[in-house]
Amino acid sequence: MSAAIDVDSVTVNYGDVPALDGATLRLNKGRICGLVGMNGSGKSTLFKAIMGLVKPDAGTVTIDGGSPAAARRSGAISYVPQSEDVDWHFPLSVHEVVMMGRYGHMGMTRRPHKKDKLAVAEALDRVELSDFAQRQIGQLSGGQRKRAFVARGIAQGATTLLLDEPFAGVDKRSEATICALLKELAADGAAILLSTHDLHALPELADEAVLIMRRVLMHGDPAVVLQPENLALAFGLDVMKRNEMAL
Ligand SMILES: Nc1ncnc2c1ncn2[C@@H]1O[C@H](COP(=O)(O)OP(=O)(O)OP(=O)(O)O)[C@@H](O)[C@H]1O
Repeated sequence: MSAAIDVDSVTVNYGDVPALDGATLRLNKGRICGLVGMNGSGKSTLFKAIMGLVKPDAGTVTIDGGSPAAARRSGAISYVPQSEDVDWHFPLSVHEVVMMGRYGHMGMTRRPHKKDKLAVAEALDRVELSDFAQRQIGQLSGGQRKRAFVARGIAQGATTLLLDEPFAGVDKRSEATICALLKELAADGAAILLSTHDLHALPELADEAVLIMRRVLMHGDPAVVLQPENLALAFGLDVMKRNEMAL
């Protein structure tokens, strides 16, 4: 069976800045995997390579055995970007953002049919944003914005979900809502890859954890991967000591 995500020896350079250097990662359906690494370690670049938004200088990415572009076209993959990467002033309502997940199902006219409206309503309900459907997307709180993008992926019917720091600037209640939802989606067979700096939340949420520093240093059980001596590999000694005290 093809892995949901198969990243094989991927190298990405931005000019002369190396962002990924031979990164390799496989993730199967039904699994939640947490991506952990310091600022600039290549996490966002890995997401963009998996989405096919940056082209690797070397190596390959396959989604369900096909290309990222094919997965985007079929709606099989969805991406919740870092908040900084979104123009929150864009004049779109929450409903319209979630409806964007249905575009692949609508054909050229992009006219929503009953089933598209139903899918959007159901997705908004699942992320508890039904009451905010008509609000401009920028007028949501940080946690609500993340949930709106998760709803877009749900409406789309995505089976691979990428989330870049879904818990950044999010309160505990929104975090709990998002975690519960991700677990439900994984139980339904979705493969979920998320990056986070919240190492405390990860063992409870994720089935697997990955340490990244331009390449994958370690991949496995979060209880093992997040051991202080392993974090030291990815973050350096000082951070390891801080985490040792906090964990
Ligand atoms: N568009 C770009 N042009 C040039 N360099 C870039 C670009 N995007 C990222 N980089 C560089 O590539 C490296 C990896 O960046 P990336 O954003 O993937 O890291 P990250 O792990 O997501 O970081 P953070 O935790 O801060 O979000 C960094 O050195 C970064 O400065």
